[in-house]
Amino acid sequence: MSEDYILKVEHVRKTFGGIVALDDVVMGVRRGTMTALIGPNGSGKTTLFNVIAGVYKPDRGKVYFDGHDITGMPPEKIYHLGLVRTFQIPRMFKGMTVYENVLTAARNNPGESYAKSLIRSIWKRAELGIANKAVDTMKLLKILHIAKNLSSAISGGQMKLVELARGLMSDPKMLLLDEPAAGVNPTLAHEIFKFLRHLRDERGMSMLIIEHRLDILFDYVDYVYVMHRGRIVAEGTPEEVSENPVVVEIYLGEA
Ligand SMILES: Nc1ncnc2c1ncn2[C@@H]1O[C@H](COP(=O)(O)OP(=O)(O)OP(=O)(O)O)[C@@H](O)[C@H]1O
Repeated sequence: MSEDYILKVEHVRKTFGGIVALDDVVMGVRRGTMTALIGPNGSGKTTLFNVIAGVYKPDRGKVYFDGHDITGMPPEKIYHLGLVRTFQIPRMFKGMTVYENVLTAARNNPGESYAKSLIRSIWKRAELGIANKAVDTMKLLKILHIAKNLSSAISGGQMKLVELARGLMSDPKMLLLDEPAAGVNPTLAHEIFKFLRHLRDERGMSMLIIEHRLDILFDYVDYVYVMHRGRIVAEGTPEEVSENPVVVEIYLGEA
């Protein structure tokens, strides 16, 4: 594997009964880039995220992250290697404040029980100075003013920012972002993408981003993979992909 790539997916196949969700998928993410994964509904994007994050074992093929073969590795191990995923619908403890939610994310084990994470996170981690880090992260994402609000009482856009803050608390090397701009207004969507660009430029963070809002996405990403019916059918810069007749055909077919 080339050192240039932090993530490599090689000839991955994943089926569910008779459905071929991923068919010989080959793709990669170069270090320090924002790379997009687009495609119509049902094309296989979420399944590919699940294979990369260790939720599904592929029937065939390999996944490499930062020099490790992570094929079939449990999600918490992949997380600890520095590959962190955020979800389209943010996952957080509804009965806790924004601050507590960000605090509990630090080096959190995705397989950890609710009670265990509460005890370990709120008491021990606050002592270890992680509280400062949570505050800095909330400042960076401009959500410090809602730190004391219950996470159930904030807007959908704010939830997206809290989800991102939680993702950053473990100092990941790479983020898998599932529709970071879904359901938020265009101004905030641009702010979220500007923030992601800042992470790339200032921290060298690598990202793979699923996003349906191509008008916004294409202003920010370096490279794009297009999926259709479980296969990568096109790739290139946003300009190349938008002019690719195969891609135009796929999206027109969806219209
Ligand atoms: N757990 C599952 N069991 C059976 N079929 C599944 C499962 N997960 C995904 N599929 C099927 O695999 C195919 C790819 O689905 P996937 O959710 O990966 O697409 P997607 O590109 O993420 O779609 P969307 O943009 O709507 O989220 C679809 O035909 C879907 O019905």
